[in-house]
Amino acid sequence: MEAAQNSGRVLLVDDEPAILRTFRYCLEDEGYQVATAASAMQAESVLQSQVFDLCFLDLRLGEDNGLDVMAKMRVIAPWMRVVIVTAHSAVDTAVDAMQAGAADYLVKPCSPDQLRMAAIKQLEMRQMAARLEQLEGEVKQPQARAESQSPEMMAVLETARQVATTDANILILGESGTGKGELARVIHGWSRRAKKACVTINCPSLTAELMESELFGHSKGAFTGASENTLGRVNQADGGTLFLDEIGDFPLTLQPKLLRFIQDKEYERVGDPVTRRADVRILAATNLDLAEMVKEGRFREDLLYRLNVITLTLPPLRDRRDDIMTLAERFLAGFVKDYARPATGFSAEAREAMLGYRWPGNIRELRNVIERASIICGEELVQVSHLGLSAADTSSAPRVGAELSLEALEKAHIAAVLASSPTLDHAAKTLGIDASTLYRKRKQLGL
Ligand SMILES: Nc1ncnc2c1ncn2[C@@H]1O[C@H](COP(=O)(O)OP(=O)(O)OP(=O)(O)O)[C@@H](O)[C@H]1O
Repeated sequence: MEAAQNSGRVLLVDDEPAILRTFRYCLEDEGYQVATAASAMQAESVLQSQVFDLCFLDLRLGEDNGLDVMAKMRVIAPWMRVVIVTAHSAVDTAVDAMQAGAADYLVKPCSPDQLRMAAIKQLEMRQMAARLEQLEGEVKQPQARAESQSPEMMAVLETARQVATTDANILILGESGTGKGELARVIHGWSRRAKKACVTINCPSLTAELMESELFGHSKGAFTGASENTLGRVNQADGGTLFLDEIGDFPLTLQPKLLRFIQDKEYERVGDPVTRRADVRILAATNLDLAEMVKEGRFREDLLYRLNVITLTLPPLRDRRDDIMTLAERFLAGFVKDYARPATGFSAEAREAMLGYRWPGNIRELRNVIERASIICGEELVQVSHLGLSAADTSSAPRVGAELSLEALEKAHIAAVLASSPTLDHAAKTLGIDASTLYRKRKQLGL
């Protein structure tokens, strides 16, 4: 609560200098950052260049109509809470203002305590709204996990833990579905920024124009459909982390602006020349070869160097055999609960099949396979048939270079050639051995 109160940015708008002074002292005493404006024009200009959480607005501002001023404020800074300050004789106007979106009103003359209480209440509401937004994001993305028994993955996690506490930008590489997004959230959770937002932008989903406005915000009228000012994701991530997923798809034309933001922490909203600052740690992920893209002129080299201060490469699931069953069991437990299904484990054959499978879609595929199996399995143990693994990627078709013995590879190859050959002689010819050697090998390998 203490920190919440002290982190508020408050704007005071009043044409009476004495009021501005008293209010200012009172709120600064509480630790708030306070700015003042003596006219509608000044208020507008200060709002264009700074972000505020709360405004105390006097409705009688000389020539200007306070309600018009407030309507403008709602467009320039829709997130800001506005408390109307009014004389006793004009309470009716304050009620109109409340109907037009003001959060509360204070009747002049008001005591320092009344002012303080109003500020505390409104800033709490503003904090709650921001927190809600953050939680909504987290609910959509349940808590990130980072455990592993696989040596290669353990080494990655060890490095991740060490660099998490620094502010270094990190580039996370790995095949699709290996958990790059998951690792980014884990790193944020381990960092000193954990209490602030971790904001994700999915790069391929946006055109250059939309990406710029999504990232940096825009001012009203900057383009068709820009009906009010927006803060942008960079502002939302201020003090926290910005995760740029699939950075390889970040629009080339916008890369200089991202580079400048990373270097100088400065940016401008679309349609607004005011330079703003945000303290954001950048994490990025891709399954593309960015160095190759640089060579082809599709990605800026200077941006790549800024992003990959640290590079973490996630191993594919097929190289994390020790984790397959742990993950599968965790997913199964979650899904059977969600769908109220009976399965509690896997048959021996199902385990063997999962351990032998190549998992081309990695953890994402494993999760999907288990979700489906948990639904269709009507018994206690999930069977191979419930998994529906693609035959081309199962261990009955071992790969050259996979972790397996020469004998196992030889056996699989001979078995496959035998199965596709019309005669034994034909099979022997294909294998480049004579028929008697093939006969001997079949016995020896138990084929
Ligand atoms: N350690 C883990 N524990 C549980 N679930 C995980 C773990 N790692 C990844 N997942 C799940 O696997 C799926 C894919 O993960 P994620 O989206 O992080 O992968 P990715 O490498 O970023 O994929 P892409 O490259 O396609 O964006 C998600 O549903 C995620 O929740």
